[in-house]
Amino acid sequence: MAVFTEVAPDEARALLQRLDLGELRELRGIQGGIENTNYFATTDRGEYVLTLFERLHFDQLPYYLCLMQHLAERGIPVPAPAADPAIHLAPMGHALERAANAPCELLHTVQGKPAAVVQKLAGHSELQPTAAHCNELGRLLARMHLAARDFPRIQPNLRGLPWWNETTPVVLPYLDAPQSALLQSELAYQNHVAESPAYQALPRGPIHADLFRDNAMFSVDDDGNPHLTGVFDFYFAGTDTWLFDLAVCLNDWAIDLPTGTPDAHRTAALLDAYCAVRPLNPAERKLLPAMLRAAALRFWISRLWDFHLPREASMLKPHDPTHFERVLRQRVRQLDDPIHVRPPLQAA
Ligand SMILES: Nc1ncnc2c1ncn2[C@@H]1O[C@H](COP(=O)(O)OP(=O)(O)O)[C@@H](O)[C@H]1O
Ligand SMILES: N[C@@H](CCOP(=O)(O)O)C(=O)O
Repeated sequence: MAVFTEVAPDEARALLQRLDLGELRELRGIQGGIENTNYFATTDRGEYVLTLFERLHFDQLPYYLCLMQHLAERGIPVPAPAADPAIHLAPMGHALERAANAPCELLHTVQGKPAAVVQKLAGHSELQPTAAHCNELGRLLARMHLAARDFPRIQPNLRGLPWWNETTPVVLPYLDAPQSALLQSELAYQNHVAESPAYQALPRGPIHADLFRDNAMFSVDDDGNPHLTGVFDFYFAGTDTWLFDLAVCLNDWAIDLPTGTPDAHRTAALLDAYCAVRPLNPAERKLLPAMLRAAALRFWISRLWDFHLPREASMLKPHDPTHFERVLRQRVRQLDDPIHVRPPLQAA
């Protein structure tokens, strides 16, 4: 379960009233998730998600919450965080005052921990996506990248290369010889790629960085077609390359989970949909195989870390690290035979 910190109904009620979200009717701990404490809160006005952040600090959170607000204001279907009307900030026009680590009316305190209340999205996660789901996701991902271009805050991807370099020595003692060799050689390769001028010139901006199939919701229209109702869980977001974000998605949405093998049909659907909104430039097309490796490495390391060094209070079943070891091995093999990246379609 993912309730690390119990929240009493009275405390949730007081917060929801302060945020002008109505009178609490029901508060229910959410079972899913591995990072934070999450509750569904139903009021007489609507349905919300109350999150208490268990790892992130107060000063890191304005980036995520303001990014969600920024995207929601631009019509991207993400849960809008609720603001505290008692906190008065400079008007939006005062960009400098809203930039960097300015105070955030979207960030609250519950049980001494940073907390947020966001809209509950309609729909359900699709854990066995088809090409039609990948098509929806690819289009939304590209729209999201473009919509975040003028987001003024900057915060690095906290699970980026420096974290991989820091965490690899911590997990290495738990690996056998072939795993250690793979992890170390891949890390060396990614450090090498990161130094290349081609990598440094890649377009970048705010990215979600963890947009797995369990972080998106779908409904089904009258003709049976899936419709993406929104994406959530922005708490690994950061400023990084758009290509890395695309690679994270391809490594989850377009992978056969039992074997870790890429699915050509879903890969093409996601890539074509992304490129129809934002075509990849030549450097991105060249570096996609390397970023697919980077994205597999990132989640192999984080899953190893969660698996071998679990948090004390956690009652969670950590994700299987060997899955991303398999994905990485497949992606390394593919570098000699890069996946076919279709020519960009006309921008929509
Ligand atoms: N805005 C939202 N709308 C609907 N459901 C949500 C929303 N946020 C979280 N959830 C539900 O809560 C679960 C756990 O959320 P998640 O953000 O993945 O937790 P964690 O950050 O702990 O990994 C999700 O799988 C989803 O079912
Ligand atoms: N998507 C990551 C885990 C991150 O957890 P989430 O529940 O916040 O998405 C993985 O699969 O390793």
